Amino acid sequence: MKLLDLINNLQVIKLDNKDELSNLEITSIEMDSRQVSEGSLFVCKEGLTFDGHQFIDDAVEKGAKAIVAQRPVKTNVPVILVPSTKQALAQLADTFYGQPSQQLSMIGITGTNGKTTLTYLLDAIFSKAHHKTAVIGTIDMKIGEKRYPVQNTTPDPLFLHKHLRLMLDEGVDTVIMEVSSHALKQGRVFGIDFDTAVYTNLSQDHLDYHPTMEDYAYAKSLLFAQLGNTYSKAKKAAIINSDDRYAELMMDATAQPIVNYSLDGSAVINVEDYNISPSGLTINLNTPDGPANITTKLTGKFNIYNILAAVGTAYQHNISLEVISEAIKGMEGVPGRFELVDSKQNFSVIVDYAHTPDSLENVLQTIDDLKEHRVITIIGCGGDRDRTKRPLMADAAMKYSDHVIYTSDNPRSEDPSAILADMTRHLRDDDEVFTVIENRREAIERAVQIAEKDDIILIAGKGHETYQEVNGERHHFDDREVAREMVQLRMSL
Ligand SMILES: CC(=O)N[C@H]1[C@@H](OP(=O)(O)OP(=O)(O)OC[C@H]2O[C@@H](n3ccc(=O)[nH]c3=O)[C@H](O)[C@@H]2O)O[C@H](CO)[C@@H](O)[C@@H]1O[C@H](C)C(=O)N[C@@H](C)C(=O)N[C@H](CCC(=O)O)C(=O)O
Ligand SMILES: Nc1ncnc2c1ncn2[C@@H]1O[C@H](COP(=O)(O)OP(=O)(O)OP(=O)(O)O)[C@@H](O)[C@H]1O
Ligand SMILES: N[C@H](CCC[C@H](N)C(=O)O)C(=O)O
Ligand SMILES: [Mg+2]
Repeated sequence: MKLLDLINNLQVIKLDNKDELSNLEITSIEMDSRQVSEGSLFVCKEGLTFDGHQFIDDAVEKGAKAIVAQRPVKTNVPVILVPSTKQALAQLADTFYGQPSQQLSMIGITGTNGKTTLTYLLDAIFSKAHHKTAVIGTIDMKIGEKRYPVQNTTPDPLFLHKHLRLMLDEGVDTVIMEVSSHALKQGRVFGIDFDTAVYTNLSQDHLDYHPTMEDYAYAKSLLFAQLGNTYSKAKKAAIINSDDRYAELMMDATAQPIVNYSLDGSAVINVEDYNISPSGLTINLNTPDGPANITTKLTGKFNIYNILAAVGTAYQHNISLEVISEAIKGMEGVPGRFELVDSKQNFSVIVDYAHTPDSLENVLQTIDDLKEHRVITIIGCGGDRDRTKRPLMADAAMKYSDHVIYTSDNPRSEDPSAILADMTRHLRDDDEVFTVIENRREAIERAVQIAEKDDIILIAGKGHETYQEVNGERHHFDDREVAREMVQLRMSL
């Protein structure tokens, strides 16, 4: 694309050597000098670890033909000086890839917990309604039936707009994506024309990144503010959990129609009654399209909220209650979310992704309602993440478990024993209710060794993850594999 066409709508402060630019052809936009190739436009992004401006020489050496910067820089290629490269990056990406989000039905989901689960529910429903879907989230990116790895739950603008264009070209009509608070604060979803924004809940997480819960909540509210003020023909809406304490903040942030959902009161989508069992849920709910009876293999009261959010979103997209019910009924579980490891042993092993105080409380409350004997919980906390949640997670585990084994999750650059100390230093262990085993594999082995008939072992925090991240390296580790190996070993003895 001609550079002058690409930057036509960009607000620039200064444009050096404009005449040299007239015939410049841009082959790609990059924000990482290591990805630059001949003909790239390099955008200097100020990050949390590095400042992109320091890599201009590297970028030019690799073939960058022009630079977008937000402060004056010296280099021998044209420099486009803008007030904010964070905003310019998204606008340039949107232009370069032909504004794909405006030709797609875009559904964005935000909240502390439930986003990934909800993407699976919505993917099942929209696929059943004969939409060609794409999903972007924590586990991976799915385009039609193909799956691709992603580095972030919500990727950067270049990755997003590039892949939205690819999805459009592959006939996708509906994109379902998780939108993290990091992404909202960093402007990763700028330029994406969302049709529907969904709010699950807010509880403590990421306070290593957000200075306060208010900052965290404000970041989430940006998704609703970014739905825009115009009542376009595209019929936008905000799907909001009325029972959550931050619901009002999200509702106040948007000009768009609100489809709220609730277990406890009047809402557009509300519940008559429900039943929770080990094998799943049945929910009788009301919608403007009439009543519906929903059954699902998902279990736990928290999943009722995920179902209501899915029903509200599908209703907003004119999908019939019959298709919604059928799709949810037929949906298998979500990888690493309340996933059973069953090798015909006489006790249960559940692997779950709960890694926040609220999600751990939710999943243990569900287990508490289902249990027939003891509960043994294995839990750790991620390194380079919110340290203040560590004792809270330890307490949640103690509150519902007969025995807890504290272990490592992804230590990352932290000392695993220091993380475990953060979790357990305030605990008293008079009745030997907990042990600390730093090695996760040994922790799972111990739990399987001590399990008695009808016990439930919960292995929490990593869910679908197939790695353990230590000092920047990801070593293969899959809770489900290790649990299965240990159970089969015990059964062979
Ligand atoms: C802390 C954080 O959020 N960092 C994110 C951020 O990186 P950054 O801008 O701080 O990058 P940086 O390393 O400081 O580099 C600054 C700039 O210099 C450039 N650079 C850097 C090095 C070089 O040699 N050359 C070069 O040009 C970089 O490309 C970048 O443009 O922007 C990047 C691009 O969008 C993200 O990939 C990166 O996510 C890191 C990997 C990360 O781990 N983030 C986690 C905390 C995160 O975002 N999690 C959320 C939610 C998780 C959940 O709850 O589900 C997520 O959405 O994944
Ligand atoms: N609606 C909910 N409310 C509270 N906890 C939930 C809810 N849905 C799922 N959980 C719990 O939170 C864990 C994570 O669920 P899920 O992966 O769907 O959330 P997420 O928002 O995508 O999380 P992340 O932001 O880490 O990607 C689940 O394993 C379960 O324990
Ligand atoms: N097992 C992971 C879960 C959190 C992953 C994601 N939510 C993030 O914060 O990057 C950890 O605690 O390290
Ligand atoms: Mg997720």
